[in-house]
Amino acid sequence: MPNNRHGVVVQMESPNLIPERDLGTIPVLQAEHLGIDFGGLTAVDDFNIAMGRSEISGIIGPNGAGKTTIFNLLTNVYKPTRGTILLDGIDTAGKSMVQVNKMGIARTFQNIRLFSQMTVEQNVLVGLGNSMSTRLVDDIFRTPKHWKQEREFHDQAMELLSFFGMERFANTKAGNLPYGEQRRLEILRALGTHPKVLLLDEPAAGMNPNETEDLMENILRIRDEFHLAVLLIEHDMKLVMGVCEVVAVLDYGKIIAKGTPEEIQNDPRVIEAYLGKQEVK
Ligand SMILES: Nc1ncnc2c1ncn2[C@@H]1O[C@H](COP(=O)(O)OP(=O)(O)OP(=O)(O)O)[C@@H](O)[C@H]1O
Repeated sequence: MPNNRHGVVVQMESPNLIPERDLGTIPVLQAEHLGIDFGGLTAVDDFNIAMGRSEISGIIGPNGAGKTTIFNLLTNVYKPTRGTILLDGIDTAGKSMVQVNKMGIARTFQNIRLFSQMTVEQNVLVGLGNSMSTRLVDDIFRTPKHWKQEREFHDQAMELLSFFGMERFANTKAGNLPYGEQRRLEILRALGTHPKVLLLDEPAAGMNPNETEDLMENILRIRDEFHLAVLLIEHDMKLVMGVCEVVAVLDYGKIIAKGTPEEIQNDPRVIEAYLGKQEVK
């Protein structure tokens, strides 16, 4: 049985690995035989995943391998040509992006997507708004319930910001934040929707080694404090190998290997297709 620093993982009958602590519960995210064609191009084919609810997994692979397309499929930006996606056991087929978000899947983007003219707090409130139900009548007539809810939203936004020590930026325009803080804000906005699964698309892109080191700690902290699963796409191998329990390697839309970081680093197919002589220690 393979071991890594986060504990023991076990090999299931299926090609998926689920942390031992999550066995006995249904996977929080499961995709089976997922695929999509764009005209004649098969961008993703036969993608399978079964994530435990406190698992951190990674997808790596060369540019154009289909990694972001998988995120677009998992969040219903794209309708799959083939296959199924179950979120906590429920099929997401036919749901809108907002419905899938409410069901428990949230993401960040490769290129940061914030409302740059809005304040930091307002950006977080957008995420919170997705997860809460307010009554239109209360909002229109500014009833006492409306003001109570506003206060609750504000408190929750500030609490979320405190996770990254960002309260002091609450009234700053998001577009004026330093780059690293913008990346953090995007994560907070996603967390505000109370996801069960957080998808991070190249979270370390543009970060220096110190920021990446912080990010690694934060990903573990997010998993532990928000009790969720994290699936990330990343080219920074130090980060991937440092935080992921399971790594899937994608090439030309297909998984060519899946395993623990140790297994992946030593897999000749992966070395040939992607890792080459990259420094990963
Ligand atoms: N909407 C679309 N229409 C047509 N082709 C698309 C579309 N979206 C993605 N593709 C194609 O699917 C393939 C996979 O792209 P994708 O962006 O998922 O790769 P990636 O692995 O995320 O790459 P990178 O590491 O550079 O971000 C590419 O050939 C891309 O051109």
